[in-house]
Amino acid sequence: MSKPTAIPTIALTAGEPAGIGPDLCVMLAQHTIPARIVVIADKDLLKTRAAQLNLQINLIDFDQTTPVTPAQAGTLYVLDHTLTVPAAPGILQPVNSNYVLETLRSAISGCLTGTFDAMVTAPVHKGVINDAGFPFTGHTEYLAEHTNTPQVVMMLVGGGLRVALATTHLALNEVAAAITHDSLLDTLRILHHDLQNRFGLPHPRILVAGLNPHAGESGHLGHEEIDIIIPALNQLREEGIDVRGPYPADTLFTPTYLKDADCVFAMYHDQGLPVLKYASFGEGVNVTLGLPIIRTSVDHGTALDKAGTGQIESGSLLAAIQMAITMINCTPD
Ligand SMILES: NC(=O)c1ccc[n+]([C@@H]2O[C@H](COP(=O)([O-])OP(=O)(O)OC[C@H]3O[C@@H](n4cnc5c(N)ncnc54)[C@H](O)[C@@H]3O)[C@@H](O)[C@H]2O)c1
Ligand SMILES: N[C@H](C(=O)O)[C@H](O)COP(=O)(O)O
Repeated sequence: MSKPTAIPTIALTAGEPAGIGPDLCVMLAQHTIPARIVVIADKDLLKTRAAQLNLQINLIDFDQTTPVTPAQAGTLYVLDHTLTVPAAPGILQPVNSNYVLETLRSAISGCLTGTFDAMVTAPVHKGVINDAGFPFTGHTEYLAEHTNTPQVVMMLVGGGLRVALATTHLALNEVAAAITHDSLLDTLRILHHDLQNRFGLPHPRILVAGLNPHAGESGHLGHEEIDIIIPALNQLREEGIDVRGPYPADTLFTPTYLKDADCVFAMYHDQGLPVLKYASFGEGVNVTLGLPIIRTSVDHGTALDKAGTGQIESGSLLAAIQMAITMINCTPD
């Protein structure tokens, strides 16, 4: 179901200040977007990065009491948060990690209170946040924690594919133990619900990958399919959810299977995402499902080697913003 909408207001967090997030934000200002984009970042950082990239930019302090109008090309609304120390492209500084997390909390809070209709995130650097002493595995888990959401699902969209994951940022040696009957019920119910309610698919068809090579080869190459995945899928089918499989992951991403599906559900990060990124890196979108708010993100990281150079692509950010707008319009009131 889609609804006619006023101009949405979308928070855009600029991410790691030494990475390409600030560059992407000022590059975005060169486009006219059918939404009011509010960049949450250090205003001086944006000015400095725009100057480094030789881009003209007019930064307007965000005031939620003013009428909603999209920013004109060349302008950006900004919700200013101050860096701890000035940032230089490519140089990670752990002392700025609290600033990065503050920008996320500001966006989350604005979404929860209705100031923002959605949030879009530019990339953060997980390592430096941990180096600063903040346990952090990703936006996905941080958003779950800070919205009190017990279970979320990471889904990436690109190259004609949707790939959702049973587990998120988890060390490989912890994956098998994390895939339980209940976790599969929870994640697949969220996926089904959000494909219906955030993407407007009335009858989502979900292809499920096995965990083991050749989906366990009838128990000769692992037992998780027989013991856990098949019983969970049977229960979900009884609930009316169209889950198919488990299929061997190596042949699942072929036209034979994909032509009749809306989404692939992979068991872990590097089972599903390399395929999608091969098909669409730099144009894809990362979405967090199951949250009480709408959140999309780029499909790439901080690209420290390219910050401040002007040698970057902004297609994934544009796609993430477009997808957030589509999701706002698809979500029932
Ligand atoms: N949404 C996010 O916050 C997000 C997503 C992925 C990775 N990360 C984090 O980013 C950090 C760096 O990760 P990585 O090195 O594995 O991946 P990366 O995406 O930063 O870089 C991989 C390669 O792609 C290039 N690249 C990335 N984005 C580009 C763009 N927009 N235009 C042109 N070239 C681009 C980089 O220069 C590099 O050569 C890690 O801490 C990782 O966890 C964050
Ligand atoms: N897993 C994501 C990817 O490969 O693109 C990335 O690490 C970002 O994840 P978060 O959105 O949780 O930060």
